[in-house]
Order: sequence, then structure tokens, then C-alpha cells
Amino acid sequence: MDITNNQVSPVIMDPAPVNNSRFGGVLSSLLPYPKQGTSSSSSKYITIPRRKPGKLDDVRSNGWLDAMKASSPTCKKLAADNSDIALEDIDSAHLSWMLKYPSALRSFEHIVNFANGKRIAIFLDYDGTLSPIVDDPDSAFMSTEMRSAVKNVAKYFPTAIISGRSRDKVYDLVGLNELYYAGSHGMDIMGPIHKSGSEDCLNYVKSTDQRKMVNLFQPAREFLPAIDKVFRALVESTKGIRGANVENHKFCTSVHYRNVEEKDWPIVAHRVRDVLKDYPGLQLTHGRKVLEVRPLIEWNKGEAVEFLLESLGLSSRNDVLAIHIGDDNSDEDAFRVLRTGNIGFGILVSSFPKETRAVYSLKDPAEVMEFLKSLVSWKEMQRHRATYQSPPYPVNSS
Ligand SMILES: O=P(O)(O)OC[C@H]1O[C@H](O[C@H]2O[C@H](CO)[C@@H](O)[C@H](O)[C@H]2O)[C@H](O)[C@@H](O)[C@@H]1O
Repeated sequence: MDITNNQVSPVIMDPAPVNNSRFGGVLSSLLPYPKQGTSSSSSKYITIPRRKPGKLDDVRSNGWLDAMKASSPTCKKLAADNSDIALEDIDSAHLSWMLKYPSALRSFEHIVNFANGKRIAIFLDYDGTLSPIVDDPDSAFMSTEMRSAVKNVAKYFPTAIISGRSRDKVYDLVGLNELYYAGSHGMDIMGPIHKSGSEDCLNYVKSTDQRKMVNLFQPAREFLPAIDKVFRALVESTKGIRGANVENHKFCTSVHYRNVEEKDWPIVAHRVRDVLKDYPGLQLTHGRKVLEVRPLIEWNKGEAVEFLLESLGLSSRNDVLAIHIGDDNSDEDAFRVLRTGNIGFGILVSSFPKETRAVYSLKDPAEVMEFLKSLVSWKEMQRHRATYQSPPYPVNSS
């Protein structure tokens, strides 16, 4: 069967991200796309545009249900769901996908050759990237080995976790003080003290979190009461659905249906939609077997990456290489910002072909750990060389 001519493709499609460039770029040889124009100013963080409420997709038109079904498939499940796709087509689709999004491990040499001499900043998603996807969100622990890999990476490169979970929850799970944390899809950022002085604006809060004085950037503070209310309404409306679970992430809330029987997914979709009708200021996005309810503002993981780079003093430099590693639809926003701003690249964590704005891929958290360890070894090797290759006495050039 020629899958290119068939309407049913084993490659999962997500809505195409929009173009949005704010940074100067340095990449050209590494990335298969051209350099774009730039502009950057910290004042943009003072007023974050609120989006106009749109129409909620009609559950009956199957928009939601299709997205729910496609939200976390495996190759085996894809084959089972689409009996007209043969297994060999899935294999060849996977192969051509791997050519388009090569393994970051296999391309490691190429990546570090390019990264040489640049300031690297690392952005990491949590679920599905640092911890394996499990049925119970409260049991999504990262391994001790992964924690130590992340800790070592942070010794050499500024490192941030950008998660859909609340900042407190993801900090409790990761437990490393040397990192920056952005929770609620970037709507709650604990970053370095911003030098521009614009911390006086409404979005900044000083707090003693992570056992030190920190600067919090919370561009969706005004939505706190609405999120709290919608969380309670969602708990109430889904409580009769076996397996449904609602999590409060402070600036957003998640309705999990991973443990709900597939025949009941339409009920989940209808109940969530009914609740959301009363909240025109909130929007719904799809994660991995999870419906995410968030404020309708122009802020996401991509904006969070830009914000952190600026806070770190890395936004107007042309020797910066930012790498974001993530597995989820929400990570596409970060991949897009790096791609369009030409300031780095995304690595998608996925074991099946998926449309993405990333440049490289890794199969699973185990490969993510290997990649992080390789980065550390490369950096240590570079330092070692710098120490032992520089002559112990001044060289007389005459
Ligand atoms: O941005 P992330 O750090 O990837 O957070 C996204 C969501 O992750 C969690 O849910 C996902 O992982 C769970 C544990 O493995 C899994 O049970 C669930 O099906 C996945 O969607 C978290 O619980 C969500 O609230 C986050 O939005």
C-alpha cells in the first residue's frame, strides 16, 4: 500500500504552530531552515495579550474525540486502530520519519561540533521526558540516575524544567535547587532575578521558594480564582466517571482520561465542554490522554523559554544555543520559538512518528538520560583539553 497516497497516515498530525520570531539567531549550518528577523525587549513582559474567547469545538463534530484518541498512541495501537495500515507501512513511515527527525544520540557528534564555543541553555519537559508515562500522575517519579544526570548538566549549562504541572509539584518531583522551574505550562516561572527593573510590574512576585529568595513571573495571576473554580466544577462533573482524575496546577487544570474506558471518553469530553461554556476566558488544549484547561492568554512554553533566556542574559547574544527536550503537544510551542527565532533546536521524545517542530528525536526518557550524560562528558572532555593543552608558561611569539 502506498501510504503517501492514502488518507490514513501512521504519522500523527498536530495543528501547525504559528510563526513567531523575537530573537537574533546564530544557527545556519545545523538547522534545515533559514535565519529570521529579530526583536527583543523586556517590556513585552509587562502586558501579556489576552486572547478573545473563541468558539469551543463541538464535541459532536468529533474534533475533541479525534484529538483524544490520537493523544498518546503507540505503533501497536496505531496498527490496531487503523486496520488498513499494514505493519510494513508503519515501519517504512517510521524510517522516513527518522530521516526527517534524526536521533539526537546518533547525531551527537554533529550537534557538539556545532555547539562548540556557544553558550548552551537546556530546557526540559518533565512527564514523558524525565519520567516515564505511568497511569497514576502522582507516581510519575524520575529515577535517581536521571536526577543525577540533570544535576550534572546543570553544573555546566543553565538548566530549566518547563512543565504542565504546577511549579511546586514539579519541584517536589525533581528536587534540585540548582535548576530554574516553570510550572503550569510556563505561567509560573521561578527564574533568575531580572536585571531590567521591570519586576515592579504586576506579573512579578518576590517569594521565598526553594529555600531562597526568588523572583516569580506569573503572567496569568488574574485567572487564579477562575482556575480554582473551574477545577472544583470539573471534579464535581467528572466524579461519576470511573478512572477520570482532575489535577489542580494552580494556573491550569488537567482532566486525565488515561484510566477511563474508551467507550466513556465522549462522556468526559461532553462534561468538560459543558463546564467550560461558563468560562469564556479559559481554553482547552490536548495533552497525552489529558485535557488541559488554561487561561486564554498569549503565553505558553515557547514564551517561557524566551523569557528565561532573556532573564539569563542570553537573549541578545549571537553565541547562544538553546535546546528544549519534550514529548508533548505543549512542547511544540518551545520547539517553534527555537526554530523560528533560530536560537536553538527542539528534540522530540517519541517512539512513534509524529508531526513536530523539533529538529531531532529521542525514543524515550532512557535516551534523554543518555543524551544528557553525553553532553556532560563532552563538556568535561573540553575542559580537560583546555587545561592540559594550554602551555604552563607564556609563549613568546617572537
Ligand atoms: O509538561 P509536562 O511536564 O509533560 O506535563 C504534562 C502533563 O503531565 C502529566 O500527565 C502526563 O503524565 C502522567 C504521568 O505519567 C500520565 O498519567 C498522563 O496520562 C500524562 O498526560 C500531568 O499529570 C499533567 O497534569 C500534565 O499536564
